[in-house]
Amino acid sequence: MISLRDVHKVYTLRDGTEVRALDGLSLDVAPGSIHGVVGTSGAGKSTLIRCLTGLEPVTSGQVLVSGRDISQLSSRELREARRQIGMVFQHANLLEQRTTAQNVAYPLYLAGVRKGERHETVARMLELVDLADRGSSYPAQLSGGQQQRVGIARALADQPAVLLCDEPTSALDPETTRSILELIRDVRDRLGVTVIIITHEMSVVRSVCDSVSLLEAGRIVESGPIEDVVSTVTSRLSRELVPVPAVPDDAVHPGEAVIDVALTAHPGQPAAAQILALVAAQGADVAGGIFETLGQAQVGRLALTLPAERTEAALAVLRDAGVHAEVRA
Ligand SMILES: Nc1ncnc2c1ncn2[C@@H]1O[C@H](COP(=O)(O)OP(=O)(O)OP(=O)(O)O)[C@@H](O)[C@H]1O
Repeated sequence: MISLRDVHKVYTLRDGTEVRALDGLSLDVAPGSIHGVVGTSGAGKSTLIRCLTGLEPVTSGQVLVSGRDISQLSSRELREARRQIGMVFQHANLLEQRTTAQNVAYPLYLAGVRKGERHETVARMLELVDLADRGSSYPAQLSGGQQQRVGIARALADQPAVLLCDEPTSALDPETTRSILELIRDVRDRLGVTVIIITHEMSVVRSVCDSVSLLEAGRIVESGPIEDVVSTVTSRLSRELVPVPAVPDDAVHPGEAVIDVALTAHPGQPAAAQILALVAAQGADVAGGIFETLGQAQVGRLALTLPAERTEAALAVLRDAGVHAEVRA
């Protein structure tokens, strides 16, 4: 559905300095999936979005959306191809003087869709985002979360194949964030749209994404389905998605060591219970830990404390059981 192949984007500043915003970026996003892109400030996230929408020409490489290389299109073809891509931003940026319904209708109006069809689509879209009764409200009469719902309805009105969400929940409180992420998942399930979410919040990735990529200095440095990423315990994404539990200094007694245990299992396997039994048999204590289900995987992170002289034996037992275990430095 979306493929970027060896994409480079170089900005040349006035003094001739070159900035490599995208530096050989390759990425595949499966149709109908929700893919998160995370990266620190300056990693190239905004540039990636602009290149995906064709707003910014790439310096080299291919940007394939629904099989068409949008870097090769004429401006008329590009306008047409952009109808395949709906955009959701941090702020909904609704037209304040227009009603909710008129805001959702606007892209359809621009695309020359007939009035009758526009009305039908707007009603369907408002229903989809659970705002069927707010079509005649103005943006100022809506909460931030409702405005974002209108933004999503507007982005989907022209039936795009792809929904690009740029920090869609960064301006929202945790509860509204949850409801917007649920809506994005619901929309994907019902319409089959492919979603890319650019975010700096790992909680967004954890709660809604099927797969994730880490963008750094214009390149994808780690990428994969959530369950694969969290199974690779030493990866950065894994450490950020499922951080090791904090252990206060006073929880570690003199002569004790801390062992970090990471496990991944599939639902139905009694992995967590087995590991806890092994831990108990080693005479170790659990100083902190989490177990949760991410994607198709159950993941666990435990911080154990035990007498330092028993660490080698405990590590051997745990590793024999197929879990990742290492002494905390
Ligand atoms: N129009 C531009 N002209 C010159 N350099 C640019 C331009 N846009 C972005 N850059 C540079 O490209 C690099 C990537 O910027 P980009 O805005 O894509 O990062 P980002 O990951 O979106 O960051 P943030 O999270 O802070 O928005 C940065 O070094 C930035 O300074």
